[in-house]
Amino acid sequence: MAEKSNFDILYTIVDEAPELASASFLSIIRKFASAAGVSVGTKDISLAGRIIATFPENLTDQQRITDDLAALGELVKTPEANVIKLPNISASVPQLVAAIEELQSQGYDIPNYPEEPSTDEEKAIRARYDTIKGSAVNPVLREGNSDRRAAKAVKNYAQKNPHSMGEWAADSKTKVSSMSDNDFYANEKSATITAAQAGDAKIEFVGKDGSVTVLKDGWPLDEGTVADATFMSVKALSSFLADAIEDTKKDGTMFSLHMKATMMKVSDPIIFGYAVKAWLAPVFEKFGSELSALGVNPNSGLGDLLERVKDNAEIVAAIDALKGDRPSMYMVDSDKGITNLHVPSDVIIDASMPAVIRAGGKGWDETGAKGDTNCVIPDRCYAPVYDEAINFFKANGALNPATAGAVANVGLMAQKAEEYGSHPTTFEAPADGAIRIVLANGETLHEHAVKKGDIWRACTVKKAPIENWIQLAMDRQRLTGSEAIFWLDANRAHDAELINYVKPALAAAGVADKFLIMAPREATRQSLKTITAGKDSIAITGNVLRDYLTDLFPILELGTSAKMLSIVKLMQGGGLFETGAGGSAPKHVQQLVEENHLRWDSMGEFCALGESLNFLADSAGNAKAGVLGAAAEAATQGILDNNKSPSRKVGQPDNRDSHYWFARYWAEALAAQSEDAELAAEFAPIAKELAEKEQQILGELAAAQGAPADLGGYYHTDPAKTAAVMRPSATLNAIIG
Ligand SMILES: NC(=O)C1=CN([C@@H]2O[C@H](COP(=O)(O)OP(=O)(O)OC[C@H]3O[C@@H](n4cnc5c(N)ncnc54)[C@H](OP(=O)(O)O)[C@@H]3O)[C@@H](O)[C@H]2O)C=CC1
Ligand SMILES: O=C(O)CCC(=O)C(=O)O
Ligand SMILES: [Mg+2]
Repeated sequence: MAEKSNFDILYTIVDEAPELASASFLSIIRKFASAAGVSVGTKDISLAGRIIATFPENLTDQQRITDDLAALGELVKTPEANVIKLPNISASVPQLVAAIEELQSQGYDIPNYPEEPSTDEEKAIRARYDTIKGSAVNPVLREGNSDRRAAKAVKNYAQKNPHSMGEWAADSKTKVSSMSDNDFYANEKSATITAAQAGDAKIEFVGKDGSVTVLKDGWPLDEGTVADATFMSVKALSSFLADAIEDTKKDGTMFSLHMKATMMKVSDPIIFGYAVKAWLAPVFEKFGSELSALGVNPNSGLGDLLERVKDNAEIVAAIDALKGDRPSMYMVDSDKGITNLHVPSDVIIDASMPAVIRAGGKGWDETGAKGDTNCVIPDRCYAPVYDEAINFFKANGALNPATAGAVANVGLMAQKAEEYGSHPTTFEAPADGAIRIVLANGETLHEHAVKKGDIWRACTVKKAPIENWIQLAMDRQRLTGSEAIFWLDANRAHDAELINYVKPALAAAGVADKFLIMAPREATRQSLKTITAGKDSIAITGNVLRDYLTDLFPILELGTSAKMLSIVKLMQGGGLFETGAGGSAPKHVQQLVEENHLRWDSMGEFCALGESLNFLADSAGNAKAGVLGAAAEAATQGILDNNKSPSRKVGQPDNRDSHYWFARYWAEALAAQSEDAELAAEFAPIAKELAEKEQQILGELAAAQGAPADLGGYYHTDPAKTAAVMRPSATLNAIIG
C-alpha cells in the first residue's frame, strides 16, 4: 500500500530550463497556496537527483537523498495523487557520463559509468545506471492515459497573434526516407493474450545448434494484453543508411537522422550508432581495431568519437578526407560545429521534425546556410506522418496559424503502453538463430528468425489502459463534437489487435458513426485538411504517436508545444498534470549562462497549476483551492491578453518577468473575487503592492540581464546561486517572501 503524501500538491524538481523557471516560480506558488492552506511539497526526479539516490553507499549523510521517483511511482497509484510534473532529462549515455563527472567534481563519491563492464561489480554498477538512463521517469509516473490539447484561451491567442512560419515551396527537395523492408513495421507480429495463455512468459534465444538462452524470465502477460514482437534487420538497416547517404548527395540536400534515442533507450541508440558507422564507413573499415582500442562506441555519437581519436593523426586525416565524399549534414548548432550525429540525444524526432516542417522544410548545414534536407527515419511505423505532412505542405503551402483549427490528442500511454514500455524486452540478437516468446502454458506466441545483431523487441499494452483510452476518447468527442480519428493501421499487426477492441466498444456505446479509423498517413492528410479548413480534430493514438503529434501539431498551430495543457488522468483516480508537451530545452540554459536571459515559457506550468488546484478542489472538497484555481486561470488569461510571455532576446522581458505578471494577475483576481472574503482580504494588499512597485520590480529584473550567469553546475546546480540568478528583484522577493 502506497503511503499518502503529506502535501496537497507535489511539484517535481527537474533539470535544465524548467528547473531554472521553478527557482523563480515555486516561491510564488507556495506563497499563494499557503494563504489558502494548500501545502505544496517537492519531489526530486532530476537526473542528478536520481543518480545520487541510486548510489548512496559512499556518500555522506548530508549528500544522501531519498529515492523520490520510487515514492512518486507509488503515489500515482493512489486516488489522492496530485502531482505537477515538469519535463526531466531522459539521459543519453554522454549526458549520463557528464552528470556523473559533475557530481564527482562536487565531491560525490559515485562510481564511473562502466562503458564496457567486465567484472561482476562493473556489471552490477552498469545495471544500476541503466535504470537511470533514457526515459526512466515518465513510464514510472504515467499510470494513466494522456489528454493533451491547447486550452481555448491559448488557441485563441495563437490565432490572434500568429507566429512566423517558413514558406513551403512546391519544388522543395525535403523528404522523408525510410526502409522498404525488414524494419520493425514489416516484421511485426501481434496477438491478444487469452485466459489459457495468461501467466509469466519467457523470451528465449534459440541458437542454430538448438541451444536455448533465456533473455527474459517471469514476464507477466495478463489476459487481454496485446503483445507484439518484431525486429529490425541490421543488414537491411546498414544498406538503407548507405543508400540514403548516396541519395542525399544526389539530391544535393542535407543528411539528417531523426530518432528518439532517449525514450527508446535500447533500440534507437543502436540504430543511431549504425548511422554513425555508415557515415564514416571507410574509416571504420580501415581503422576498426584502432577505434575499438580507443574505446569508440558509435552509439555514443560522432562527438565522442572525434574526442577519442583526436590524437591519432591518421584517423583524423581519414575523417577529413571523407568530407568531400559526403553530402552536407544537418547541424544541431553550426556555430559550435555540433552535427546531427554528434550526440544521440541532440536530435529528438518529436521536436526536430516539427522544427524542420515549421521552417518550410529547412535545416542548417555546416556553414550555417539554410537548405532542404533528407529526413532519414529508418522505421516505417510512424515515418509516414512526417512524409505526408511534408507532401501536404508542398502541395498546399504552410499552415496558417491565424485560421487553422486544432488537433487535440488522446493517447494510449498508461502502464508503460506499447513501444515505450519495451526497454526491458529489447535485445540485440547474440548470434544467428531465433528469438521467441514462450507463454506460461508452453505455447510459442511469436517467433522470428534473426541474424546476429538484429534488434528484436517485444511490447505490450494492457487491457484496462486500452479500455480507459477508448472511454477517454468517447468522452472528449462527446464534449467537443469534433471530428475524432483513431490513428490505427488495419494492415499493421498491433493496430489490428487494437481495432478489435475499439470497434466493439464504439458499437456498444452506440457512437461508431462519430469516429473514423485511419492509418497514420491517411489520418495525417485528413487532420491537416480539417484544421486547414478551420475545424478541429481529435487524434486518438498509441503512445509513440501521442509523443510525436503533441509536438507536431502544437508547433505548427501555436509555434511551440510549451503552451499545451497536458493532463494524465491516473487510472486509480489521482491527477498528474504535466506542463506543456516539450522538453527541458537545453538551448535555453545555454542562453541564460551566456547572457542571463531565460526564454523558457512557463505557460505549461501556469495551465498545469490551474488544473491541479481545480482537481484538489473537486477531489478533496477544498473550496479555497477552487478559488485559487479559478484565479490562476484568470492569471493565465491575463498573461495571454497582455502579451506577457517571455521574449527570445536578451534585454527583453524573460521568464522571470512573466512570473511577476502571473503573481500580479493572480493576486488581482483573488482580491477581486467574492466567493471567499478571507482570501480577498489577504490578497488585496499584495495585489496593490505588486502594482505600485511594478516599475521598480521590472527595473530590477531588467538590470539582471546581459552578463554571464553562474549556476554553480549544470546537472546539479547550486541552489543559492540559482536562486540569486532567478530571483534578482529584492522588491519582488520582499513581497513574495
Ligand atoms: N515530458 C518530459 O519529461 C520530456 C522530456 N524531454 C527531455 O527534454 C530534453 C530536451 O528535449 P528536446 O527534444 O531537445 O526538446 P525541447 O522541447 O526541450 O526543445 C526543443 C525546442 O522547443 C522549444 N521549447 C520547448 N519547451 C519550451 C518552453 N517551455 N518555452 C519555450 N520554448 C520551448 C525551444 O525552442 P527554441 O530553442 O527555438 O526556443 C527548444 O529549443 C531531453 O533530455 C528530453 O529527453 C523531452 C520531451 C518531454
Ligand atoms: O520521456 C521522455 O523521454 C520524453 C517524453 C516526451 O517527449 C513526451 O511525452 O512528449
Ligand atoms: Mg514529446
